[in-house]
Amino acid sequence: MVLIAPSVLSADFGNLAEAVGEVSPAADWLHVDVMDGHFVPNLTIGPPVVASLRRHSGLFFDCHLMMEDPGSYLGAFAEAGANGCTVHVEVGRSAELLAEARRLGLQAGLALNPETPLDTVLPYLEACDLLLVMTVHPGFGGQRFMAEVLPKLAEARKAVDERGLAVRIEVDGGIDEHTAGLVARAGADVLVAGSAIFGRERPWEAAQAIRRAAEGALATKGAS
Ligand SMILES: O=C(CO)[C@@H](O)[C@H](O)COP(=O)(O)O
Ligand SMILES: [Fe+2]
Repeated sequence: MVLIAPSVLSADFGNLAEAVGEVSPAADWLHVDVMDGHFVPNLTIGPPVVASLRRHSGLFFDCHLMMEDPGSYLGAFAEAGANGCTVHVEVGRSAELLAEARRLGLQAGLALNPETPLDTVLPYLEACDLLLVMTVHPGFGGQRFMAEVLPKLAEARKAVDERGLAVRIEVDGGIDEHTAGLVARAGADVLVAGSAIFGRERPWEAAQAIRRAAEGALATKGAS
């Protein structure tokens, strides 16, 4: 089953609760992009906004921490109502950070950038609930999907299945109704989309179109 996770990065920050409410019937998770201005050259939101949104939404909050020092904030995100927190393998201390996330009752995610080899995350697969394979360079919404990441995504799926793990594989960046089928076929089961949902006139329908494209591609894969 494919999960759709609209990314609030492309939503109207001045009208966040309403934007989230509008897309909710078509969303499985809500993806919350946290950027610290150091790990990526952009600044977004932190625990206070997550806490505010929590009062308006019962969705699973999937927080993507693009931060150099996520360890100092995991507790604050848990307290604010996050359900899952994903840290980047590039910042190091992955074992410690994943264990701390789980200790706080969070689903623990590990992300890797497009140029980061899969080998860097393989030692931590058992310690993860989610592996986030970035399909753009992190920092901004609305970028072009990097198809060159597809072989790494397929390798990640193989590694998870070979070890018999229940780790979800999430993709993030440039996902729309055209690329959804490609990533679903390569093994992704959580699809994040920002601009292709909140940038559209009817976000709810856009999310459904992405879901249909992914499920359609999987059905054809099964038949072939
Ligand atoms: O983490 C990020 C960007 O760093 C994402 O979650 C973006 O929000 C995806 O935006 P689109 O590529 O779907 O517009
Ligand atoms: Fe993200």
